[in-house]
Amino acid sequence: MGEVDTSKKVADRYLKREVLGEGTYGVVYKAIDTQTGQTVAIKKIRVGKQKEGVNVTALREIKLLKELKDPNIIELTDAFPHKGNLHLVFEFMETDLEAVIRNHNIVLSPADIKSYIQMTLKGLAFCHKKWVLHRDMKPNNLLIGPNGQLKLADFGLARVFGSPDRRFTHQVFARWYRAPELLFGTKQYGPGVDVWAAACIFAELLLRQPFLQGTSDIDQLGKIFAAFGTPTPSQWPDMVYLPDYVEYQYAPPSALRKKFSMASDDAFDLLSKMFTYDPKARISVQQALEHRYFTSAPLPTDPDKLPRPAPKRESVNSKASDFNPNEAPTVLSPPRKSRRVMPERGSFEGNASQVDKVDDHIGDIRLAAGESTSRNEPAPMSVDFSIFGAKPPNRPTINSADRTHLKRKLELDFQQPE
Ligand SMILES: Nc1ncnc2c1ncn2[C@@H]1O[C@H](COP(=O)(O)OP(=O)(O)OP(=O)(O)O)[C@@H](O)[C@H]1O
Repeated sequence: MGEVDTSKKVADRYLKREVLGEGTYGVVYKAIDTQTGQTVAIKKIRVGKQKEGVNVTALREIKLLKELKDPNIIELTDAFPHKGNLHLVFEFMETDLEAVIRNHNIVLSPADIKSYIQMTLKGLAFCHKKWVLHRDMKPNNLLIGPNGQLKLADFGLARVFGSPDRRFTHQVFARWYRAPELLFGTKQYGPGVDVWAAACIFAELLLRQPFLQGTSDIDQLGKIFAAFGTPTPSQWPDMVYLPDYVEYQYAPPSALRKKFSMASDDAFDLLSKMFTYDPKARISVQQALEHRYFTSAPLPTDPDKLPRPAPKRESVNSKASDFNPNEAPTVLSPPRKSRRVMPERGSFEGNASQVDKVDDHIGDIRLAAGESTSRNEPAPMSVDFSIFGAKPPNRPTINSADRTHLKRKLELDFQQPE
């Protein structure tokens, strides 16, 4: 009884306005917080319809996410269940980095790019210090506020609500930012997955278009290998033990320095270190922030001086509306481990419509151990990240009978005054 009243009271705090868009976890509304007069964004997450019921860990972790407060993280100001859905309330942001990158009326100077990537890394560093991974970094998850401040959105949601369902259209784009260890099915991922994604975003800021546009997970790896060269066992010793590992035909690294000719030597050096294959050897976010790129001229632009587009049009989810069903991913699935994939030279040059090149014959492929690799090969680093949260998320579920209890618990948790 009291439970229902409380729920209504909490929900009545917010006056819903228009739909801003729909993402992986549900619909996002613009709303007014009647207590503060502030505009907020409310993400309505469909927990009621999930077959397995509400995730117990989710509710606990949502509470933890509320504690994540940093200038480069979107603040989760409130969370409450309402009509079988979980509502997450966030500070409202005007635009996002994808809109900045795609707007070709906007010129991004090297100092602007440095500022945007530095804010991205600062937000990541804060969360990694708290042992929270993002796992779904992409430019449209990097929101931009009225004073130019970039803030990471959706932090921890992948862990709380499980891996996004890639059948949804908008997930087609998320693949482009996935680290090779995730594409090979690792269960033991760490903060390196966010570093790889940040590197893809860094590359995209430089190129003004997505760097590695795979049309399927296999094609994504093909694009990565075509760009950086197929990894040798000496570059990434654990690769062959990954669950979905398949042997790819050896491809030498492409002329990446030429592709990134607009980047300074420092920018290119940092980018290369963030794109290290072996997650254990990949530069950490903290180390990236300490890279000389950030202290060498030009210094990062002040956020309030950064070029950015006009606030977003309302009720438009550009990703979903841009989606072309003809470009839906085609996954070719020959038997695991008995397939070999041939990275296509030049296919990483931004052509998303290439189909996979899969060859079922194992034969003349050699990944020569110790074979000398590229001049662009990043210098291996000796830090062992395996101590850093490398355990897979533990997501026990409950049945619907327990849901009422959890709903009540969540209400109590989030009713505490700030
Ligand atoms: N805090 C916010 N302020 C303003 N708009 C927001 C906010 N959070 C999300 N949005 C907008 O709501 C829409 C849906 O966002 P959401 O994060 O759910 O999905 P997405 O980013 O489009 O895709 P995905 O779920 O795959 O990341 C987007 O247009 C996004 O820009």
